[in-house]
Amino acid sequence: MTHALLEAADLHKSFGGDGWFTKRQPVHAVRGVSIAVRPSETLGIVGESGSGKSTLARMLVGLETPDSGTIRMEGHAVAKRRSLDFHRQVQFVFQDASSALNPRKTIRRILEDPLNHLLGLTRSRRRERVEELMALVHLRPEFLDRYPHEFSGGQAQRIGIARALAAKPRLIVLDEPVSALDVSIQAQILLLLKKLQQEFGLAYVFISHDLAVVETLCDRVAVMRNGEIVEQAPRTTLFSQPRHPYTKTLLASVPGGLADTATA
Ligand SMILES: Nc1ncnc2c1ncn2[C@@H]1O[C@H](COP(=O)(O)OP(=O)(O)OP(=O)(O)O)[C@@H](O)[C@H]1O
Repeated sequence: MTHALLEAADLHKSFGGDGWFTKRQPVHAVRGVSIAVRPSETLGIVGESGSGKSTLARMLVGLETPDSGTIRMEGHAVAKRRSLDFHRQVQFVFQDASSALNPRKTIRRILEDPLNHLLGLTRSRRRERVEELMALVHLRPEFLDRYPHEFSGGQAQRIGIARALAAKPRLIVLDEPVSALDVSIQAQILLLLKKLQQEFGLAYVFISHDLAVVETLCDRVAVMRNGEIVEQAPRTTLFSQPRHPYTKTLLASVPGGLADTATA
């Protein structure tokens, strides 16, 4: 039997509700979510702000601990405290690349860090790898000795992607990776992600509130609302024959219809 690369079953996560003086109600950010990502595919998670997408993404990579539910990697249960091997295989790309990069480190050090921690390569091989990574995301090697604040949003996101690629992962979870960028830059980053996926057989979990972006990149799409997945289907099915009323509302609310941004 072939297992999914990463599989989550019945994940729950609440926040708050533990105020000492105030009787705060807990926020049920994620309620009984199950998803599976296969090797080399892109699973889109779409939904409005506050629907629980980021919380789900953060649980998948181990930045947040589920209250209950299980996560499996190739059929093996993943421990609460993720192993180094898990972190090598599953990487995360943040929405706000500029603030996700350590401002006190040069790009070279930012890209070398995952190599130091995970692979134990020789110094010369690390140098080579860092230059390879810059080439993969189409940035000039001269940029390696600069600091994050010297880059535009799009360039910073390329560096975030390079950092995620450093340790040769199999899956990258991307949390709204293009939402902070201008549309033309978005298209370039989406094309880059597609190219990298083809080259390395990467799987992606792609979180977005933007249906046009999801349609461009994803093979399957899960629609989240109020912490739950209300519908999950192959992209073409979801966009041509949405079943859930909420999916229909989301599709109807896209201004000007769905443009294929990556081919624009
Ligand atoms: N660390 C936290 N502490 C308290 N509440 C949180 C925390 N993280 C998320 N929440 C709450 O959980 C719910 C889901 O948030 P989440 O960020 O996962 O949604 P989202 O769909 O990613 O939204 P957005 O696109 O705005 O980030 C929201 O009500 C949010 O306020």
